[in-house]
Order: sequence, then structure tokens, then C-alpha cells
Amino acid sequence: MAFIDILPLSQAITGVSILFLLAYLITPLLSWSREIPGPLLAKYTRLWYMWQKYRNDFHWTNIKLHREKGAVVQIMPGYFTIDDPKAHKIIYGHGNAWKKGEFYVAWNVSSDPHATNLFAARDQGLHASMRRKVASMYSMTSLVSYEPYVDHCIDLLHSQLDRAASAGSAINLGRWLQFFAFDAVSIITFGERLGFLDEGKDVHEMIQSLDYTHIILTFAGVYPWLTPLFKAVAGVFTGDKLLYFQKFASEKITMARQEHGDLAEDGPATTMVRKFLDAQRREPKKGLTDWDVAANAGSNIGAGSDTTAIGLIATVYYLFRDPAILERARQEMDSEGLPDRPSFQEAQKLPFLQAVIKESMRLLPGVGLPLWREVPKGGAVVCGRFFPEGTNLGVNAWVSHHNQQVYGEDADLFRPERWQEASGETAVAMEQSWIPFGLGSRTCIGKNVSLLEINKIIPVLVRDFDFYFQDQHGNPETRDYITLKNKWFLKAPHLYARVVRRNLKAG
Ligand code: HEM
Repeated sequence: MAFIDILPLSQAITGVSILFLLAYLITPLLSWSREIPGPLLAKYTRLWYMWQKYRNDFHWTNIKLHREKGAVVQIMPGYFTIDDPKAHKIIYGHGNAWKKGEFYVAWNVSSDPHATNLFAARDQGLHASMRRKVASMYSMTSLVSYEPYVDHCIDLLHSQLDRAASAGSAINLGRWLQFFAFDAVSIITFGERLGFLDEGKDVHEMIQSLDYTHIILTFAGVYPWLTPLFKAVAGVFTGDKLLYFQKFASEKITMARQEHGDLAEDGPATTMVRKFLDAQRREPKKGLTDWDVAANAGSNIGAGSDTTAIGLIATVYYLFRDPAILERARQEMDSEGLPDRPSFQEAQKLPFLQAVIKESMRLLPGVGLPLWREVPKGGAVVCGRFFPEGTNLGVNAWVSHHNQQVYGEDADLFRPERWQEASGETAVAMEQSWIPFGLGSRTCIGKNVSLLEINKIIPVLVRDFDFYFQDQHGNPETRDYITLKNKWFLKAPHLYARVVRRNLKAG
């Protein structure tokens, strides 16, 4: 009797399950987005995108999808990437109503739910007021006071490269450039290096901790409601390594506050933290809170080190692997007669060098995932399609930079001359599509800081060293690319090179 009672129940459960499954399978096929191309699995689940992130190569997949399927591609339910420069203004235009997508929720690193940061803030009004408070510290005028810090780091890297040249052994040049980028942004921010350039290693495993942070937050960005779980699990595995740099920042700020006498009472403040503290004291109306200071200083390390490292690595790689390009850069520098440690301004006057930097950052932009924005109330038409409110659209710099309609059939090739040859509408389209620093009101606030570092060190490396790239086994590098891992920021685990010193002054 009991068996007879259970049987219909189990049948009912099976029937309902089948109905749910059918509804699940059919819904995307009936949805408004059914005609938008993309991997089939991506129409059903976010796991497809999660898998791409796990593979670390979504930048290439994203380019391939757009080349094969057109300007709009679906990569998760409700998420679409766009490859059309005309759409940039609609999605990212200044003053528009498109806020950052839910992906950014995970990047609120503070345990205080009310404390956000410039990068993660989704409310546009809040973001604008936060950005106004600190914009001047990242301006071109402020950069002048940061130049000596960069020179100091150049000196240190230079002596390490001299040492490597004398030893004659290959080094992981990519790693040293990363050390340079971390130490440079740290000394600009706090007046103190992290010590990577002295020790030649990841002191306190800060780089590793940042790697963990990026892996966890990009995964959490796919499932924002699971963020607390992701962070808890990560905490168990990484202990206090996670967000170590945020703790480092807090310590240094506390020290700077205590060194009150050393704060620039009359003269201009030099490090960024001192500029923040100065603004707190001198312009209380600005409303710069202690959290603003900590969040911005921490973000400088978090957002400004690996990204600048990739810019440097890309530029060094493309310059030194092609003797003709290198020679042209050297001739330009020789004819300008640059001083031992060139200023940002002097480097900016070298048109070929500028084209090389621009082209390197085009081919290897530092951020490798789409910058998600949420379609505002009422929906929007993009690329001739209507997208309902709440869906997410995003442009990936890698896709934009490899667009063959904009950059030509040879878009995948390194050809700095393209920037000097382009004119008229082509030049405008190329500029609009060049987005390594993002775009619109959320453009990278540290753009000038990183360009300062890149522009100052590259001429020194070009003038004083030759680098011969090798694989990990010491054979000459024959591949036409650098291995990169896409963890939101691109990371180059290795770029080995033998270092040879040039232009040794006599006596
Ligand atoms: C080559 C180096 C760099 C690259 C490629 C880069 C890239 C980017 C991109 C693409 C964005 C926009 C992200 C979005 O829309 O979601 C961004 C924002 C940001 N970057 Fe950078 N960045 C670099 C260097 C720096 C440096 C040196 C700093 C700090 C000193 C910095 C701090 C920030 C901050 C705070 C934001 C958020 C800005 C806002 O939303 O108002 N970045 N960066």
C-alpha cells in the first residue's frame, strides 16, 4: 500500500523536474536575445565565462568570437560584449546613466559595507564626488614632484641589470620590470619602496597576494551574490596574505600622520599620501576622509603596479625583439641628446618612441576582461539592437585594439608607424578605439602616473642595454608572443633575457 502511495509522488517529482528542465532549456531559445550569437552554453549559464577565466585566455577567445560572429556576442545570460567603436560613447559617455555592472560589487575590499573605493563605486554621484576629492593628486601638475622617485627606482634597476650583464646569465626581465613598477608606484605614493628592487624578490609575497586577490575577485565578479563565500574560502587558503598591500598602505599612512613635523607645512607636498594628508588639513571643505586616503593609497598599489608592469613588458618586448625598430628608437634618442635620466616631458617629445609605447599598449593592454556597464532605465539601442534595462554590456580593450576595420588587416602585427601614418577619420577611429586605460568618466585616474614611469625608464633601457630573449631553457626565443595569463590584469609569468651593457663610458 505504502509503495503505491509513493509511486505517484515520485512520478510527479520526475514530471515536474522534466518540466523545469524543458523550461530551462527552452527559455533562452524564446528570449529576446535568442538571435545574438555566442557559445550555446553561455546562453544558459555563467559557468562558461567562469571556465574562460579559469583558462586565463579569455582575451583571445573574445577576439575570436567577435571576428567570427560580429559586433555583439553573448557570453553569459544577460551579458554581451561589444566590438564597435561607435558604441563606446553610448556605453561609456561622460554624464550618461550607465553605471558599472554588478561585476564590481566584489571589488569593495573593505569589510565596512558603506566604504567603497573609486574603482568599485557603482553610484555615479558618489563616484564623481570621490574622484573630485583626489583628481589633482594624479594630475600632470602633480607628476613633477614624483619624477625624482621614479629616477631613484631607475637607478636601482639599472644597477641590478648591470650586475646581470656582468654575470652574463639570463634573468627573468619581466619579473624585474614588475619589481620596478611595484617599487615605483609605492615610493610615489608613500615615499617608501616595497624593497623588491633591492632584494630581487617578492618581499612579503605581496605580488602573490595581489594575484590571489585578482583571481578571487574576478571569479566573485561573475557571481556577485557569492562574494562573501569566495572571500571566506580564500581567507582560509591564503591567511593574512590576502590584501597584504592594503595593510601595508594603512601602516604607512599612520606613519606619515605621526611624522607631523615632516609634513610639508609650507612647501609643496611631494608623495601622494602627503598630498592627501595636506589636502585634509588645508582644505577641510574637500571632505577627504581617512578612508578616502587609505582606499586611494591602497588602490595605487593594487591597480597601478601589475598594469604598469605589463605596459613596460610589452614595450620592452616589442622594441628589443626587432633590431630595426630598436635602431630607429636609438637614432631618435641620439639625435635629441637626452640627459642621463630623461624627464617625462623630454621623452614625450620623441614621436617614434611615443608610437612604440602606444602600439605596445595596443597589442598588449593591461586589462583583459570586458568593462561591464549596466543598461539604464528604459533600455538602450546599441549596434542596432535593443537591450533591456539591467542587462550588461562591455567592451574588452583586447577586442577593441584588434579590430581590423579600425586598425587594418594587419591589426595583429606590431607596426608603430601606423600611428604616424594615420590621418583623418582613420586616425580618429584609431584613437577612439585605443582604450588601455578604459574610457569615459571611469577612465584610469593613474594613467599619467603609469605613463610617467614608462616614458622615463624606456629611453634609459634602450640607450644602455641590449636584451636577448630566451626561453626557460636558455635557447633563443623563437615564439612571436609572450605568454600571458589573464586574471583581469594580464600577467607575464616569464620573459627571460640575457642582458648586455652598451655605451659604457670610458674611464
Ligand atoms: C598601464 C597602466 C594602467 C592600466 C592599463 C590601467 C587600466 C585601467 C582601466 C582599464 C581602468 C578602468 C576600469 C573600469 O572601467 O572598470 C582603470 C581604472 C583605475 N585605475 Fe588604472 N591602469 C593603469 C595604471 C594605474 C595606476 C598607475 C594607478 C594608480 C596610481 C591606477 C589606478 C586606477 C584607479 C583608482 C581606477 C578607478 C578609476 C575610477 O573609476 O575613477 N591605474 N585603470
